Amino acid sequence: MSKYLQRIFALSEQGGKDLAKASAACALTNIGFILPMSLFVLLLDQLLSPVLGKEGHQMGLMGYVALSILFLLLIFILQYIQYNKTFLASYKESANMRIHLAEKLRKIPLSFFGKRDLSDLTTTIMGDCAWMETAFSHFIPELIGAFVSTAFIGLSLMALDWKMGLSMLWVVPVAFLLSAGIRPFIDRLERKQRGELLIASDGIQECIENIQDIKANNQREDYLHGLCKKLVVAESNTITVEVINGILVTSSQMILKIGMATTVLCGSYLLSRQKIGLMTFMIFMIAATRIYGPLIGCLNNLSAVFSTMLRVERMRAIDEQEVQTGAEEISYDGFDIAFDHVGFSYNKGEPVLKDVSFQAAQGQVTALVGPSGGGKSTAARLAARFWDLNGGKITIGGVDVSTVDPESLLKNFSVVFQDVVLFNNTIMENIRIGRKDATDQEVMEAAKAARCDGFISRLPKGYDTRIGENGSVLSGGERQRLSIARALLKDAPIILLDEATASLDVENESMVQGAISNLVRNKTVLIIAHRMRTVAKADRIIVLKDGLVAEQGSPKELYERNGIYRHMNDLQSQSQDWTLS
Ligand SMILES: Nc1ncnc2c1ncn2[C@@H]1O[C@H](COP(=O)(O)OP(=O)(O)OP(=O)(O)O)[C@@H](O)[C@H]1O
Repeated sequence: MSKYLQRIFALSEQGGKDLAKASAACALTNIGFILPMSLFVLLLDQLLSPVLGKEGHQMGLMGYVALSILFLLLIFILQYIQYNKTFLASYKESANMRIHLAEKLRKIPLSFFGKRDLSDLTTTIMGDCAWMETAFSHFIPELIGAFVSTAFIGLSLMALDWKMGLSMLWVVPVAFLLSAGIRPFIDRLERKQRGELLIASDGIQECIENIQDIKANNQREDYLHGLCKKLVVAESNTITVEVINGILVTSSQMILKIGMATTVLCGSYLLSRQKIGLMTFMIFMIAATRIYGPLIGCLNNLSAVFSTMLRVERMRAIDEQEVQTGAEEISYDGFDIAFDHVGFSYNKGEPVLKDVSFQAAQGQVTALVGPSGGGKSTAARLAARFWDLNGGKITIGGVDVSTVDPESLLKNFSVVFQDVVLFNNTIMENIRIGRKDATDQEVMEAAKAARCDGFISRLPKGYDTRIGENGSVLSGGERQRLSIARALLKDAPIILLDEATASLDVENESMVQGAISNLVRNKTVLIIAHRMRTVAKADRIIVLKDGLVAEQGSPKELYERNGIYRHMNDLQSQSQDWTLS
């Protein structure tokens, strides 16, 4: 049973066992609730025996009191076990699930994130895991518990009188079959609803992120109109799902209630024909008032358990993704990077790099240049195994990067991208991300080398100033210099600079160029820059165009060759003279 639960609800081994125990505890608690009823039947039997002219048992008041206390105690213990087995275990399991998914996401290639909607992923990790918590603590054990206890009580009643049992329980399979039969239709609706909700939440996020551009382009009315439409579609889908679910559950509940009527009818008939005794009739009447309540709850839970299956499917889709694995302890023979006939595409059939071969030697600056969309950033990121290749190989110090664990590989890289990512934390901690065990003094030295100390000293709390979401209180240049400070602190043997000085003004750029000169000394440096003067002093230039190496050599060689590099240089020299006329 625990293995089955583990498999269908994608639980851990312990989670499967805990859920089985929780379900058993629920079943026992439900059966426990029958005990007061049996006491009532005993009392009834005692009171009615003189009327019915039969010898009944004779239990004194103290006997009833003692039994009541015993039953109460028993119910309390059962409930305590159920609570322990459901709530505590479910919190542990959902925490483990979140950690497991987060661990998985760490190891999944970045290509996965390109294909998946980020709101969808967040909803899966936060929303679906939270739902699983409730499913694990309520819906699933309560449903299984109710099934088991109803089956137990039903069989006992059948044993007492099968005709009466049948008249009472025939409605149960009908109601549940109706719920299960219509489910595929509701599943389809729920999937659609989820899609529409994601579109709406993406729209809201996009609106908040781009509010400045929307206002600047006078698009407020149009944009809000579009967003409103998405919200209306999402709302109407949600209402449809709720209404259909409501109709289904209510009809099933009504069917269950018919069972009450058939029990009374059948019981009265059999009693009038003296086929059953008054006590049996009474027992079934009492049972009929008790048995349908938990079953109605069960139907609600059944619907929730079906929704749980959709969520499990989504979590499984993450869990089943192939992860990037590799050796963690590697000894590199230096840190030369070699691209050997590398082919790569983000989307099948649309190659971004076709057949790229070049070397970036340790101690040298290798610049990737070329027209926009030529594959420069892609090539630089492939060296750090952000994605796996479709063909060829990339080696670092002779080691094929596809054989190295990505996290272990990244320890050798200091990366400065144009899109700097900063956290809503202090300046000190944002720089310390480069090397977690760095002292405050080391962080400050790195900041100084990256020319950050000037603007940091002007902030109200200096290094202890919180910089807002993604460094919202800083300018583009300041953010960029912070990320260079991070890279300096990390002091890794390979440096990737992707448009690292793009958002700096001329004064800042020359300051940061000085910092970068410190950073790159004796390292393997891959630099991507659009400004030709940034790469003029590079040791080697690789010109990437349409996913191929169009030219490579020293800046001087390429300039003399009079090809793409020369052309780009000349164009930029001309554009420097460009003014608003
Ligand atoms: N995550 C991604 N998913 C799908 N396609 C992508 C992705 N990133 C880049 N591309 C596509 O790959 C191609 C190469 O992009 P890349 O950013 O590597 O070029 P680039 O030479 O660095 O361009 P730029 O100089 O404009 O930054 C482009 O056509 C781009 O649209």
